[in-house]
Order: sequence, then C-alpha cells, then structure tokens
Amino acid sequence: MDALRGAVILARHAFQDTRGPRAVAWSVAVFLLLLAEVATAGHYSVVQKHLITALQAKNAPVFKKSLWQVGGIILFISPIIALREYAAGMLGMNWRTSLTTRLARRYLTPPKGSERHPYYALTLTGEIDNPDQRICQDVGHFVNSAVSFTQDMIRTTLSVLTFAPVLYSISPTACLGGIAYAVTGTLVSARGFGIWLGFYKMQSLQQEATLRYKLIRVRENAESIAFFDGGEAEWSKFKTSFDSLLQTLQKTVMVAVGYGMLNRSFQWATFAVTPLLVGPAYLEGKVEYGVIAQATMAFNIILEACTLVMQRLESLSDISVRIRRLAALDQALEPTQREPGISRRQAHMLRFQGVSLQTPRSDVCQVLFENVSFEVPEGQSLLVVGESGIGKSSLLRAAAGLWVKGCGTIELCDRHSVFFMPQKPYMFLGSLKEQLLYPHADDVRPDADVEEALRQVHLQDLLDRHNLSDTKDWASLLSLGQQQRINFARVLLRPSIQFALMDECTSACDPENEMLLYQLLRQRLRSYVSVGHRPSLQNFHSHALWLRRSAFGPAEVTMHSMVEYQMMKKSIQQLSASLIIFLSKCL
Ligand SMILES: Nc1ncnc2c1ncn2[C@@H]1O[C@H](COP(=O)(O)OP(=O)(O)OP(=O)(O)O)[C@@H](O)[C@H]1O
Repeated sequence: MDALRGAVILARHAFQDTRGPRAVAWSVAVFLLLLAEVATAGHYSVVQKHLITALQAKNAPVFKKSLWQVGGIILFISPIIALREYAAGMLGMNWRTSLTTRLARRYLTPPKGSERHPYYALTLTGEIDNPDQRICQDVGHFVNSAVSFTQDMIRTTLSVLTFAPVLYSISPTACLGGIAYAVTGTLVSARGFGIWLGFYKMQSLQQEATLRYKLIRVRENAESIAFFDGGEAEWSKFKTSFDSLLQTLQKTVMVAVGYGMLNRSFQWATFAVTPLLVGPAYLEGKVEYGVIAQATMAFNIILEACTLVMQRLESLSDISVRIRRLAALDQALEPTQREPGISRRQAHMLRFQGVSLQTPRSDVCQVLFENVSFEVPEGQSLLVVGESGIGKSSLLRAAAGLWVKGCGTIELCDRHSVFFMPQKPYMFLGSLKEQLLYPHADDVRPDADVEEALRQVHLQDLLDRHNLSDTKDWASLLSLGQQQRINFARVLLRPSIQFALMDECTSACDPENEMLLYQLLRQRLRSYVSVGHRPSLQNFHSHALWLRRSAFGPAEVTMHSMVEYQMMKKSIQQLSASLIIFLSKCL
C-alpha cells in the first residue's frame, strides 16, 4: 500500500511540473494506440475463427479471403505497435527528466529563503542511505518498469473487456473458471513469495550501494591508504560486505526458485483447459472447429491478463522497493518548518547571544557549550583556541549555519559576504580558472585578474605548467598547502566578501606563506575568525576565544584581548612548570 501511495506521489510530480502537458499528451497517445492494438487483436480472433473453419471445410474462397485479411491486419498493426513503443519511450524520458530534475535540484540546492543545505543535512543525520544511487539509478529503473507495467495493465484490462464476452458466449464455465484460476494463482504467489522477494530486493540494493561506496572511498583516499599499505584491510572490509550481499542473493535465488516452480506448473496446467472445456461441444457438433482456436486465443489472453501480477512478481517487487526508496528521499527533501534551534539574524559582522550548541545526530547527542555570548565587530579578528575535540570547528559550523541544534541567537552578515575556509579545501571538477572562481565558476572575469590572484598567493609557478583553461583533477595534482593558497586566492577574487570563517586553513603552509596569506587577508578584510593551534597565528588576531574543558561536561568559553590571552597562557605555563619542579623535588 505504501508503494502504491509512493507511486501515485511520484507520478503526480511528473504531471504537475512544467513538463506536465507533454506527459499528458504522451500518455493519451499511448492509451489510444493500445486501444487500437487490442481492438485489432479482437478482430484478428474472428478472422482466425473463419480461417480455421474454412480450412476444415476445405472452403478455398473463404480461406483466401481470410488470408488477405490476416495480411491487412499485420500491415495495420506493425506501425501501431512501433508508434506506441515510441510514445511510451518518450513518456518514460519525460517522466525521468521531471523526477531526476526534481530530486537532484532539491538535493543540491537549498529551498527558497532557507539556508539549509539538503545534501549536508542528509549526510549529517544519516537517515537516507545512498541518495546518489537513488537519484541516478533508482529513478531510471523505476520509470522504465512503471511505464512498461502500466501499459501491460491497460492492455490486459482492455483485453479482458474485449475477450471475456467472446469466451463467455462460447463457454461461460471456461470464462469464469479461467478468471477464478488466475486470481487464485495470483493471491498464492503474491502472499507466499511477493513479500520475501521485496524484502530481499530492498536488502540487496542497500548492500550493493554500500559495497560500491567502499570502493569509492578507496579511490578518494587512495594516497592515505597506500601510505598505510592498507589494501589488505580494505579488501577484508570489502569481502565482509560482499559476503553479506551474496547471502542475501542466495536467499533471493531460493525464493525465486519456489516462485518459478509455482508459476511454471500453473502455466503448464492451462494448456489442457480449453480443449477440456470446449472439446465436448465440438464433438457433439454444437460448435464449429474454428471456435476451438478462437476460444483458446480468448482464454489465453484472459489468463495472461489475470495473471499479470503473478507473471511479473519479481519486477513488481523491484519497482515497489525503488518506489519506497524514492518516496523516502522525496519526503526527506521536503522543505520542512524550521525546527526550533539556534535562531539566526542578519547583522553587520558576527555575534553570538546566549548560544548553546549540540552535535547534530540524535543517536549520539553531545552538548558542546552552553550560553555563549561574544561579538566580532568590524575591525576585530578572532582566533578560536582550545584543545583538540573541544568544539572549535563546531563553533564555526554553527556560525556558518550548518549546525543548528541548540538555542540562542547567532547574527552574521549576509551569506554572500561570508567566505568559509575549511582545513581541506574543496577542489571543484573544472578548469584552473573555474577553480579560482568557485563557487561562481561561470563568472566572467578577465584572465589577468585570475593570474594576478595566483601571483599574490605565490602560485605563479602553476601558470608555467598549466593554462587557466586546463581541466585536471586538481585535488590530486596540487599539494594541500597549494590548495589552501588557492582558497585564499578565491577570497581575493570575490569583491563581495566582507568576512571570513577559517578552520585551520593554513595548517599545511610554511610560516612564510602563512604570514603572506594573513597579510593579504588583512588588506582585503576588516574582520575574520580563525580556528588554529599554531602560536604564530596569534600575531594576526586582535582577540582570542578560549574553549576550555570544564569538570561538568560542556566547554567553558571566554573571550580575551590577544595580549590578555597571551599573559594568561604564560602564567599558566609558568605555574605548571613551577608545580612540576616542586613535585619533582618532593619526590
Ligand atoms: N558530524 C558529527 N556528528 C556528531 N559529532 C561530531 C561530528 N563532528 C564532530 N563531532 C564531535 O564534536 C566534538 C567537537 O568536534 P570539533 O571538530 O568541533 O572539535 P575541534 O575542537 O575542532 O577539534 P580539532 O582541534 O581536533 O579539529 C567532538 O567530540 C566530535 O566527536
């Protein structure tokens, strides 16, 4: 039932978006062509009856006439079938375009007026596995199977409506008996096998996606794994997952074998049914010989129609699993009312007012800090310091609006004026110029500006080896320090930026380059916030935000001028040195 509701929702999107009129036109075309196909088949059964009867009666003129009619029917039906297949193909393409566009756009871009990043939110909560597989593969499989199954449903319904009266007029028992036989078979197979086929299909799809993800991770982290010589460990993890997938596939084979046995016995039994039901009437001379052929055709078509679900149980299980996966993704991407959490306001620079922050996953929730208030006015720069794992990066995530669980208010300038620099910069798949202009890779900027920015961050040597239009895998071609300098060059190329949030973004640079980058930043921006452990960073910030482990859980957060922070740090260091000397003397 869930699958049916999901299918209706997914189909509704195709008819409601801008491609709706086209979808309606192709659907109507498919329906009309199917109608023509079934009507022709109905006419063909009558011609076949005359042909067989004429043959048995050795009536040459009727036989010849019937043969001409058969030829005419074949000439008429072939282009109808070709046209129907074309219309169905176009309907499928139209539907796939609508669904892929809808899911991919809502996955990659935030809803209007919201700062939520759906691709990030889904990764954080982990509620939807493998959204990429759902968008790229499940949509294609679902649309192809749904279009083909819907056509079969319409064709079989029309066939039953056409042939049931024919068969009923020949033998009411054959007609009603055939329908009862088919319905029983369908119920037994759906109840006995359908549920299990669906269950194992769902499990195997998830396991296949996880298996593929493991190999993608190896490709993405090839260098680190090679340094660790971690191939064996990766192989062992891969093998464990592959074994689980094989176990599921083995169970699927067992269920499919049982289902196939039932299906085949059912089909073999039908061969004897028509002669059994119509044969006695022919032997008594009540019906013509051709009636047996007509009754057999009508019976088989009705049976095929009524057992459609049974015949296509495996592909139906596949569709229903994919429908549930797509409907779940669609639901998860639905713009929701903003959950109560940290509220946000637009302001000139950055201000935290009574902010408490929690980690995002509800299964392992951790309160990082409580009731924190501080401000970074224009002209001020802040260095966030504290021991590893205390919550410095998380504070930046909250400031950027990525983490919202907690309470209080964060004020920050308009998002187009803020630049976020993570420790590992993101390298876009594109040319060197697009790399520097990211995330506005399509911006028109003179090459001279881009070259100047590269020169300013001491990356001019890149221009000796590459053109700005060269498209390469920059993430594997550039060192981490070079990538971090590219990130600074991006700021230099964006005049709209007024404020930067930086998370250990010079950690891979040598001290000279770090000094150069901060000097450039100070010339370009009046205010910024950095996270970092290196003492040299203190020279480039006016204030320090100090996160310290408290005895009762959440970190204690205090703000100081840089001079004050350095004095406090110095006295703590002196105190601990004296304590160590005192203790060593006592012992
Ligand atoms: N995606 C996440 N989901 C849940 N908890 C997380 C997540 N990311 C980090 N944490 C937890 O939040 C806490 C703070 O992490 P954070 O990255 O902010 O530390 P940090 O002070 O920046 O550390 P470091 O100096 O080592 O980079 C850690 O206990 C970490 O385990």
